[in-house]
Amino acid sequence: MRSPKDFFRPLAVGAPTPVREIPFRPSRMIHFFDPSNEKMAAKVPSIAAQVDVLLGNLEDAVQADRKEAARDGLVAIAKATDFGETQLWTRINSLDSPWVLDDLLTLVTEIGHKLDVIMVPKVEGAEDIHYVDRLLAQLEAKAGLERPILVHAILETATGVANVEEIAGASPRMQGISLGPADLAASRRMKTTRVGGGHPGYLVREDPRPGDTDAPRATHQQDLWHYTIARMVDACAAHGILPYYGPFGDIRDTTACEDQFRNAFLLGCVGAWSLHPVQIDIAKKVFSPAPAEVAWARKVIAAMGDGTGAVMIDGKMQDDATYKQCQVVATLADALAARDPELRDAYAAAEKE
Ligand SMILES: CC(=O)SCCNC(=O)CCNC(=O)[C@H](O)C(C)(C)COP(=O)(O)OP(=O)(O)OC[C@H]1O[C@@H](n2cnc3c(N)ncnc32)[C@H](O)[C@@H]1OP(=O)(O)O
Ligand SMILES: CC(=O)C(=O)O
Ligand SMILES: [Mg+2]
Repeated sequence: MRSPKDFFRPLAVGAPTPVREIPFRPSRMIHFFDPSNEKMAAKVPSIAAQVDVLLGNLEDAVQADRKEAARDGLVAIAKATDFGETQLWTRINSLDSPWVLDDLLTLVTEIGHKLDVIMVPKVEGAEDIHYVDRLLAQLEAKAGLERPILVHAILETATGVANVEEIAGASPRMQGISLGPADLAASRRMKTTRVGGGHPGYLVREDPRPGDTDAPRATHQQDLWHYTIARMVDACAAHGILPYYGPFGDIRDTTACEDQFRNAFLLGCVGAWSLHPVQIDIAKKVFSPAPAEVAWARKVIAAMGDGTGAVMIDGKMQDDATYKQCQVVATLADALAARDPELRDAYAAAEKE
């Protein structure tokens, strides 16, 4: 193992210096598109203006015989498009695939200056990140890049979940982690065929009523993903990187999608994936704190002065800890308002009420 003193040293001669902190950039939705799909590719310029992150997907959901077309398509789109403040990410093929080496070689040398983050699927441990880390440093040096490309891991194998803390801290490049509920379900041999969301069979049932054991008993669906998301959030927070919910596959069930996204938001995630245009506004709504919450947070911060002591506001106790909770909400709101004028106006209006 390298000395901790070397953690922030470039891994190749001429590679850019690693970042010391992961900058917070709004990433409420990571919008997936297949660069080999002409219809989707044609929508990129208009979708780029609506999303925080646009991701050219090269891995699963791209047919094996379209892998090269997807890679070439992404290069062409990146070269031809001005993304403004919208981040450009890619999901490369898995590290055990025949395509990943060419993905990295081509993308970093051709469009590395435009790529913000590379998403690595099926990460199982720190060694996977170390492999990508060194390779990226070599390629960045070759391409003469001035800023390092960050790395995002998908948590989608049982081994990956077991090693999530070491994955989160494996490199200064680690930007964040997303939950991959489909591959993870398969890896764990969970008996669900859904991409995220609940399952009617995963429930708790109320106790029998005394004296009327035949009376119907209410059941409540439980969250299959609570444990993993919470664990991922802790690992990310402990290492100063960002956690994300991944995909919700039932595109037509916009209500359940919103619920799944909101559970993740409340647990600490900063965003989720949008697989279809209909999911973009759901993510925008859910991962932007509600104006009333923001107004409340600002009220508490203003009333708390230096943030110490205990006061009562509207019947609720506030102290040093609630001050920090409110700062989380207010800081996020500031960052989002700086990108989203509509949100900025909604926050300003709520504060005046
Ligand atoms: C488990 C995982 O790994 S999840 C991540 C991998 N999966 C993905 O990336 C899936 C990405 N999304 C998709 O492939 C598609 O949205 C599908 C297959 C789910 C549905 O596609 P369609 O059946 O074409 O949906 P639909 O007919 O509602 O599409 C409406 C329009 O939106 C376009 N569209 C659909 N999804 C997207 C997208 N992600 N980005 C841009 N445009 C899109 C369609 O091309 C279509 O365009 P048109 O009006 O010009 O014909
Ligand atoms: C997100 C992803 O890749 C999965 O759920 O498998
Ligand atoms: Mg997957």
